[in-house]
Amino acid sequence: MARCAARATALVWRAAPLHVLGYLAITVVGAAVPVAVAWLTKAVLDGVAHRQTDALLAPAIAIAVAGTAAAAATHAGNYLRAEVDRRASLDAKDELFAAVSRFTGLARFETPAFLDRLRLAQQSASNPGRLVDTALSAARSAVTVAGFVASLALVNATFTALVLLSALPALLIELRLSRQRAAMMWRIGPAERREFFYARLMSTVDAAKEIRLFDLGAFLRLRMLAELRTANAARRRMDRRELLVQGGLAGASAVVAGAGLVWAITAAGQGRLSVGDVSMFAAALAGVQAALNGLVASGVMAYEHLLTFHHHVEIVDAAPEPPRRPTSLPPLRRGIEVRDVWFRYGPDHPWILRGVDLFIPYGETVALIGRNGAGKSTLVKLLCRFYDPTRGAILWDGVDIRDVPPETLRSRIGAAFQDFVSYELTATDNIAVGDLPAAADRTRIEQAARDSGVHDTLTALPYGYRTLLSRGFPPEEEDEEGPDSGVSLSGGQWQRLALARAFLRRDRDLMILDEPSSGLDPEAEHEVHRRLAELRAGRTSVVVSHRLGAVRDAGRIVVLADGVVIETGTHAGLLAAGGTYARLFDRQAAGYRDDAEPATAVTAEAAGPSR
Ligand SMILES: Nc1ncnc2c1ncn2[C@@H]1O[C@H](COP(=O)(O)OP(=O)(O)OP(=O)(O)O)[C@@H](O)[C@H]1O
Repeated sequence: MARCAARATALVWRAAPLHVLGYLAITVVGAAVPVAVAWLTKAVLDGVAHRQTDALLAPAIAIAVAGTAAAAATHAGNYLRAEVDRRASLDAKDELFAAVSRFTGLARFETPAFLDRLRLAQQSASNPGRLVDTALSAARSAVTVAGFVASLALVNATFTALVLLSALPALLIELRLSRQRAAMMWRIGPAERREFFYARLMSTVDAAKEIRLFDLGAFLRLRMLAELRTANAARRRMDRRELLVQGGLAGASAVVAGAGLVWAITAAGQGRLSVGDVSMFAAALAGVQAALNGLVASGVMAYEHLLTFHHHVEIVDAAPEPPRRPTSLPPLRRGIEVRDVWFRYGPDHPWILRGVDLFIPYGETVALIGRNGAGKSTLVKLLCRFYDPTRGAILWDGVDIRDVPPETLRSRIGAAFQDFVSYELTATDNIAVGDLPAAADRTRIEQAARDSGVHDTLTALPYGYRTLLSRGFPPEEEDEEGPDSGVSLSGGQWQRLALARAFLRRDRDLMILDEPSSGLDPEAEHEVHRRLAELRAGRTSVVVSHRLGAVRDAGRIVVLADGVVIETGTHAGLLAAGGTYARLFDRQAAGYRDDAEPATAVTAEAAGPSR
């Protein structure tokens, strides 16, 4: 907690030092005003009681000034608090998402506990200024308590001690409640994320077709509400517990206050206290109790914020530091060796690769083929170091890629993935993200678009390359005549755009294309592969494809099945061998022939063992 408090304070201080100082000054003024007003009121009342009319004007004016200052301070304080919150939130989000981007692999994003933590950290990053706010509220209450305690003690010391002592159990009980609340928030994390998932499904265009066609609206809504009810039930239990405990505490402090007032009025009746003393006592008693309650509430809230902020700190600290001097990886010269690689996604997951041995020679195109789930994309992910092999190694010219910083390795790779991202950005940005420095070089972007065959499509868009590729946002161009949202591309056009991203990196040592042409029409597919062969001639590429005609010219074709390489060779060699590749190829070729009968009969067994 101390570490989190220090980190939060440092973050807020860095974000807005002047605003924090201003807020602090206003807080101190705001805290002193009620005490000053109580003393001034006592002076006025005593003056009235003793008919000293000359002495009334000054305290009366002082009360008015103090009231005005307090009112102005409240508004200035609100503004400063909001500004501190905005600035600190900006820095906190920057720190959090910079850390999230530094995680090199994908495994964390597939770990529910990490996703729960990330959600809470995001919540905390939205209002880190609240920590300072609650800490300052606590300080303000402390100043008020100190002022009133001194005043109260002058009238009755025993009673003052009693009031103070009664606040201690309240503090301890409230702290315990906040720990329970934080634990409850952690427990309902998965339910809240699922609720968000259903809500998002129902409100984004991606799922809108299926939801309407399959009439899933009610199904998803009920599931979302069920998750919300689960989370609400946990919150309700917590609220009820707090209601009982806080109700009890409020009752106890009301009894103490009532007893104090009875004593003060009796003492005044017996002439032991003046009218001013009674007023002072009543104000001090109410002030001490209110300020003590405020102190406890702010302390507890700060504690609660710290419990949430601790998720932010955990994530930021777990992210690896960016390398000071990135190690260089020599350009590929001999090739990449996948040596006896075993891989599973987790200790309780099945083996996906069970001893893959494979050599990707420098300057050659290697095609990976195999049935769905054979592990082709998994192998590609290992080549990019999104995961590390569970056993075995991948060697880049003999260097284990685990010994190279992932960003260095990845800077040598170009890739288009099967599940590429359709960014809701302009066409230019959608291509430029493939090699961000290229964003400034329009010629390179256009060349990449020409290479992937999407240039004509993009120039025909309402704003050409500057057109926003999303129907969900207004266009970035200000044109009253133009469309009121961005535009949408077809599946194949998006795929060409993803390929253009990869083509931007056409000079890299290794190009990985996972199903690069699955959505392309036959002519486009032929053209893309021809262009690829031209651009990557003499360079190393790995292509994954189910369209065997598209990879028949690869220098080496590798068939994966059941987690191992079962065949390797050229198209002609593998056809002559009459194995799995020959059967799969025949099956596909038969689909294009009139007789529709494969030259070699394919059985389920021949197509590869089922997983
Ligand atoms: N992130 C993941 N976590 C756990 N299991 C995974 C993950 N990704 C893939 N798998 C599993 O690994 C196996 C291999 O998947 P992979 O995507 O590598 O197959 P593939 O050969 O590329 O298949 P396809 O031809 O269908 O694209 C599948 O059984 C899949 O369920």
